[in-house]
Amino acid sequence: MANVISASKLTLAYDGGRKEIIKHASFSIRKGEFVFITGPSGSGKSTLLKSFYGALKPKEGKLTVGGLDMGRISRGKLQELRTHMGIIFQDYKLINEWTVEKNVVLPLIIAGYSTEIQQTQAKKLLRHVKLTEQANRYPLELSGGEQQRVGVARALSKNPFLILADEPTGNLDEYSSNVIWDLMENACDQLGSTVVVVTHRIPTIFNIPYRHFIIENKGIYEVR
Ligand SMILES: Nc1ncnc2c1ncn2[C@@H]1O[C@H](COP(=O)(O)OP(=O)(O)OP(=O)(O)O)[C@@H](O)[C@H]1O
Repeated sequence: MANVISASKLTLAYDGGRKEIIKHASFSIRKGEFVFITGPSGSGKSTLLKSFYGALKPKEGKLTVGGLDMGRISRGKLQELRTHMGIIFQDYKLINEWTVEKNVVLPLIIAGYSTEIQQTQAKKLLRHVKLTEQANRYPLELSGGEQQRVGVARALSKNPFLILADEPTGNLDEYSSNVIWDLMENACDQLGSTVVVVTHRIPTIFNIPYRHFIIENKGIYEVR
């Protein structure tokens, strides 16, 4: 099956290249796979994810995402690529002045979908994340777990080919965590999205096959 992400001798660094975080890593992630990335604090998990959505360019080596060379990608192509990704952050990054429903369909608004499609999709997703009742409320009126469920619904709203999540259930209660894991499993299993999740802890109950990479001493190793 085709690779969605492919890295060859990838080196990632900060501070003008002086501070190397990942060194000469080679790996690939195929279409439709679910991948967990773990590793000690400060090992470079978020850094690796950043390179996948183009917020950090490779210092050396080659990284391709969706067939595009992330070292050479133009700003326009990167923007276009990101519209086909669902990115989930630990701190939600919701628009607090917008209702829950409008936050969920933000990617559809950007893509110019009709109001009718937006409303149908919002209804379906809010049902999936169990927030139907909260559709017209604002993010700051919700709990952290509810806000993250809005963040996940938004990330899935345009059926992305690639979902990238950085500690999506970090400090959340068990109920919200379970809703989120269910939804991501479903996106992978039913819709065929490729899902890459950075986490400190892989959930104990996980219902679909997955691969597990660990980052250690600047290297990336597959442990499962
Ligand atoms: N913008 C930046 N400039 C310079 N150094 C950075 C920058 N962002 C992160 N770092 C450093 O890069 C290293 C890896 O950070 P990263 O956030 O990727 O780790 P992590 O594995 O996600 O950690 P955690 O589990 O604690 O979230 C750390 O030493 C961090 O201080």
